Amino acid sequence: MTTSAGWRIVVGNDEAGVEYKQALMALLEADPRVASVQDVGVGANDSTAYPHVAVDAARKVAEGEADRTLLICGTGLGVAIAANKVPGIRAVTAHDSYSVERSVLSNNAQVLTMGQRVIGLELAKKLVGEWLGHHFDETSPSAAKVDAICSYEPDYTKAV
Ligand SMILES: O=C(CO)[C@H](O)COP(=O)(O)O
Repeated sequence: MTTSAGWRIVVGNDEAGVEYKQALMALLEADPRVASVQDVGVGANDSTAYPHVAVDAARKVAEGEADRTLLICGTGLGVAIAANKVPGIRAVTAHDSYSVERSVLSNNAQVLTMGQRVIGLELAKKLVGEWLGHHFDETSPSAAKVDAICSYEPDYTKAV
């Protein structure tokens, strides 16, 4: 959940996502709805495998250091799979407006992933802008379903 100060966002990528991560990070840094942007890498010519970056970034959300994470790899798929290994994290790959919206409103996903080899940069920018405007409603009918997802976590305790 963002505070009035804005979203604290972590960005990360593998070598297939360097250009988009840089462009989207610049967009986030210029957005008044964003309080901070933390880059966990990787830079150009760094071949660190995507699971390490994705888990590193997702842990920052799970540990309360950030609100959301944006991850870029070739397809967006591997970073989502890896981020979902972090307890408490709901990571989705979304390349269209409706899925981005529902990833927040239905799934309360904290992690959005995209594929640099899949989506055009301008569309990715537009979707990231939309993503910042979506907030999960804890009183919505979707909340119980998200809680049902969480109930499969090993250390689950019901929130209310
Ligand atoms: O897209 C990726 C993982 O989903 C990654 O950027 C490339 O992975 P690879 O095809 O295994 O090299």
